[in-house]
Amino acid sequence: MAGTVLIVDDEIQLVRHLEHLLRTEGYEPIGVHDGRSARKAVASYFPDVVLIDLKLPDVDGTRLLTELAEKHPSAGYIIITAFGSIKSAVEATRRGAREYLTKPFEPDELLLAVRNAMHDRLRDEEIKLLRRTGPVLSRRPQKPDAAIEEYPSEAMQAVMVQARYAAQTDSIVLLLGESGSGKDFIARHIHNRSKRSNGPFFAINCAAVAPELAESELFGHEPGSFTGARGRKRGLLELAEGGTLLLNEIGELSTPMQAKLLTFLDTRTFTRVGGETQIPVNARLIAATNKELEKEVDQGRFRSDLYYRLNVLTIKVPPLRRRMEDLPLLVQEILGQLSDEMGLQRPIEADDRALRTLSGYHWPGNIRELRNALERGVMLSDSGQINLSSLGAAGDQENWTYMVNFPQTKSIHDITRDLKRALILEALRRSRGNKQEAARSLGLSRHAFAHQMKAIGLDEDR
Ligand SMILES: Nc1ncnc2c1ncn2[C@@H]1O[C@H](COP(=O)(O)OP(=O)(O)OP(=O)(O)O)[C@@H](O)[C@H]1O
Repeated sequence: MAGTVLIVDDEIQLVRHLEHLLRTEGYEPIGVHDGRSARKAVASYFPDVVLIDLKLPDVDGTRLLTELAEKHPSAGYIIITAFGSIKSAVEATRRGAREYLTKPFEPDELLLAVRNAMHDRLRDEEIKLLRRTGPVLSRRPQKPDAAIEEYPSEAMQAVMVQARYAAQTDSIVLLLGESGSGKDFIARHIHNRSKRSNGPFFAINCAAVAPELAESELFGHEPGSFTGARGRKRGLLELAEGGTLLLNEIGELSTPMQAKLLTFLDTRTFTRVGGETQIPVNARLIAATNKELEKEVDQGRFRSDLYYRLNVLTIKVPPLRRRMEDLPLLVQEILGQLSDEMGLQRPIEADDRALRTLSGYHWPGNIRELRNALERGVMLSDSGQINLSSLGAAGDQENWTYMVNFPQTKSIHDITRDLKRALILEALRRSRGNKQEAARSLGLSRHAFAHQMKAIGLDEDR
């Protein structure tokens, strides 16, 4: 469903015409002709977008806008009026309207304004969701070409063939693999290569959401459906319309949620919590888990019928220790990403001894652990190259360990320089290479920042 649009205008013909236009575009329009009905409609329908005529029989349109925007701030407000003037346009935008249309307007003009308002509203909801759920939910951060297609290891070549196939179909995919092995990464790769690549990509970690909130997170809720459910909320499934939803740690889904998910897979429709309307959604599902689902089924913790529905196109992502041939390429790829994030012009590289040492470790935390080690290495590297010392590695290849503390043998001067370097690189990473911003975040002037960069051996133009 594309969203609800409230039209407030006293011209009955125009309202009918707009209702028809919006309905044919898949929106749910509600037309009213005065301020009183507009207040009621907002309280009952929680529209996504509100079109308000400035001249209404019972209230001034700008006043109504202020009132409604206060009560229902998350909607997008668009002013329509035959009495367009710069002054009222400025006033309306000051009071919260995102756009101003002067009658007569073209249907396309209106549809574009509604589409943009709807888009901003969805983005706001996503931001709110991100704030609410923190790391359990992530928006697609990757460039479509971020994943390499060819890895040297046979195990990964097989995965990439399956991923390519999955990208060409719209079927549900089940990703199995240890934590940190790259299931999320593969899911994004499939989405980016699929015909849905322009649609949204959402990921939710089913293990990290409290069971009592999981249903509302996934399916949304209607106002008042449970204590604390104030407005109407779209769930992730609805937000993923036209795109892909990754259900991470699917093995952790509660039994009632498993039943609701199964119904969705069978009917492609769902109801919000507290709602009755069957809402159709065109979202692709990818499920991932580091559990052995078959065992979960045997032990009665996971529904067998859901397991069979999920187990259509199953991709087993190997742990890093079973694909060590890929390590140099992964190191290069990750260092490239980290250098990009910091705005470095020349990517940081790992020297041979560092690579050999990394290859000798068994990586129980898989690529996530490798990435963390490299991130730390980048912060501590002196020379634009990662070496044994910047990795904080100690011991031989068999016995690779992180050294959490700085080595005792370092002088206070070296330790201070390492710390400064780590802080500066971290600030550059956070500011995505913007030196002005990085300087500000460290409480330094741009000039002092440049001086510090030079002092620790970083070229200004890197
Ligand atoms: N092929 C790859 N190239 C570069 N980085 C990768 C690759 N695969 C995974 N990573 C990185 O490794 C980290 C862990 O990957 P990811 O989150 O995909 O693992 P996961 O299997 O989904 O983990 P979990 O089961 O804990 O959710 C991420 O930072 C990801 O960007």
